[in-house]
Amino acid sequence: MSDSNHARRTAVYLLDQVMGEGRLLAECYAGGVLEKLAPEDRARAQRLAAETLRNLERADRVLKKHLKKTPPITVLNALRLGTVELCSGGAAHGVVNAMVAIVSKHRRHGQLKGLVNAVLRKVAKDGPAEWAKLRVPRLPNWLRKPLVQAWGAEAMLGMEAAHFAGAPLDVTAKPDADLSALNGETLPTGSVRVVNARQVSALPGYEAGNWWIQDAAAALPARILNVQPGEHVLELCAAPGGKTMQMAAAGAKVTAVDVSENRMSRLQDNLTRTGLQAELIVGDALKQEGQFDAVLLDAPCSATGTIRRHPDLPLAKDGSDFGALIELQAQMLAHAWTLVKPGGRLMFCTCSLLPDEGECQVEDALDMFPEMSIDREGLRVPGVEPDWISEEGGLRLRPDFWPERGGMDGFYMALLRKSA
Ligand SMILES: C[S@@+](CC[C@H](N)C(=O)[O-])C[C@H]1O[C@@H](n2cnc3c(N)ncnc32)[C@H](O)[C@@H]1O
Repeated sequence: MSDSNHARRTAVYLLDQVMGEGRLLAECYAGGVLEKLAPEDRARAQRLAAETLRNLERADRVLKKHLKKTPPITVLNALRLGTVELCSGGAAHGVVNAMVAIVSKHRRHGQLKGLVNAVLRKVAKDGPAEWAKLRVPRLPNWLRKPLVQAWGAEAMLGMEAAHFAGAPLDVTAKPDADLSALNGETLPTGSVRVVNARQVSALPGYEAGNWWIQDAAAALPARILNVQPGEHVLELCAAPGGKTMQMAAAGAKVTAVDVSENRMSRLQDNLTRTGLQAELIVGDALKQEGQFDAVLLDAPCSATGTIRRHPDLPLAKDGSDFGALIELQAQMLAHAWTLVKPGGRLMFCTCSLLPDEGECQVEDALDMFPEMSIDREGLRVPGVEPDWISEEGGLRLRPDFWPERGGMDGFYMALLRKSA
């Protein structure tokens, strides 16, 4: 049976994990946090946690004037969740009582239920009027600073507006599929954007495997690589398989490698649902061997291009693990290059906004490998605008692009050719 307090209590726990333990929501979900919840409470807990994180800066501004000192993290998170609910139209009585009940059951901080009651009553009175006037939340400085340096202050504000707005649902169709029943907008790059999608598995064509979820930006690396029927393609870091499915649907013989068994089983499920085929290898990209017509490397990265869908990321992380990722990307790019046949091509991409994980990696590789060249012309597929092409010849995509259409993920990609 559904229980709205169970969903709220779980949302507070998720906020504690992100803000207190530096864990990502996806890690919490994979750890089974939601397993005991009814399906509707599961969706509600996820939505409440995500909305609170998206609005964290605003909730803290509203709360600041009602708090003399900062309460323990879990009490603060209950106040933040209550504030976001109250300021987004939640019924005052229900929200205040629920948050008081949650805090009163806390082993160590139960006595702070009076504080929660008093503060949230004040928020219920003044918060909603103030809410609309608050600025769009900014990224924390550890990430904001390098992004302003890379793209400028105005672009940063555009990206923050896109993060705040969240992401629509984009899908990629099998070549022969008719998606008209989805009533989506066909984007200039060919993806279909569905607005106000609720339960994905209930949408027309999902069960039949006619399409899969894939952000419009994430669909471009495989489009640009443009694999041909019969070509043997290696995809490194492939799961959960959006790009694998694009290339298999184009008729290529795809070998997909990923180190995560869990994520590979999702790739297998995706292939089964769509009726597509690929050879799957659970293993380390750096240990793969062979020679391929084309290689696609979607390297592990900071994922800073996906903040619209993952508002927890800038709050759980502090950038301290990015150096190791940048090093790993360089190793993977160099190894992937050894697997490309003479005359073949490599698509290098990351869902990052940081030039260190995109432009700089490719500049270094072009310096290191004399037989490597970058193909600017190959980037000119439908919908790609000329000013998205960067100085070294890669494609830089940002969440503030297509503002009138609802944005896109941040991504970087480069098409690298090996001389014959
Ligand atoms: C950006 S995601 C890939 C997304 C995927 N290409 C898609 O389009 O659905 C990066 C992936 O790299 C995988 N990974 C990380 N380290 C790896 C390694 N050493 N070898 C192979 N895969 C690795 C992760 O498990 C993760 O699935």
